Amino acid sequence: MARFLIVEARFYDHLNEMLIAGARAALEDAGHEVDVLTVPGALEIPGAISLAIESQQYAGYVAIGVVIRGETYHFEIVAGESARGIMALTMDGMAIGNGILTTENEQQAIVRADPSQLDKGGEAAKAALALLNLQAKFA
Ligand SMILES: Nc1c(NC[C@H](O)[C@H](O)[C@H](O)CO)[nH]c(=O)[nH]c1=O
Ligand SMILES: CC(=O)[C@@H](O)COP(=O)(O)O
Repeated sequence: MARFLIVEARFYDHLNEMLIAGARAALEDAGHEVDVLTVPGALEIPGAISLAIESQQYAGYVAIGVVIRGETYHFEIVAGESARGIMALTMDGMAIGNGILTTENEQQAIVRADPSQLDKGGEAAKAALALLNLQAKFA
């Protein structure tokens, strides 16, 4: 059993609830414990995970959030930079799954957040589990 941290950017409550449910189910079904930390937006997720890594309390992490395109270039920044920050941490050998949805509209997000549909939260959790297993394989 290991302890995982879900770091969620709480921008759309109903979508995050579904994503977290999927991620939590995947992790708990694998016998692990889960904490949840909430940050303002997706751009804060990589920094929050970096701080949590320093605490050495968690074996792995799942980033959860929803970025839906608006009228400006900000979508590209939020979507791209949150992914880039998470990837940088992953390339440092951290077990992190990226469950930040980046969609054109809410309907696309609903389909992907719903555990009974595309379950991207569960998918991200399983990615973190896979990386944790690789850490053990290559230790
Ligand atoms: N528009 C969305 C944001 N924007 C906020 C940023 O993530 C960040 O919190 C702000 O720029 C302050 O640093 N965040 C999301 O998670 N989803 C969005 O759709
Ligand atoms: C993804 C975003 O940043 C978006 O929610 C903001 O909308 P806008 O580009 O219309 O300010």
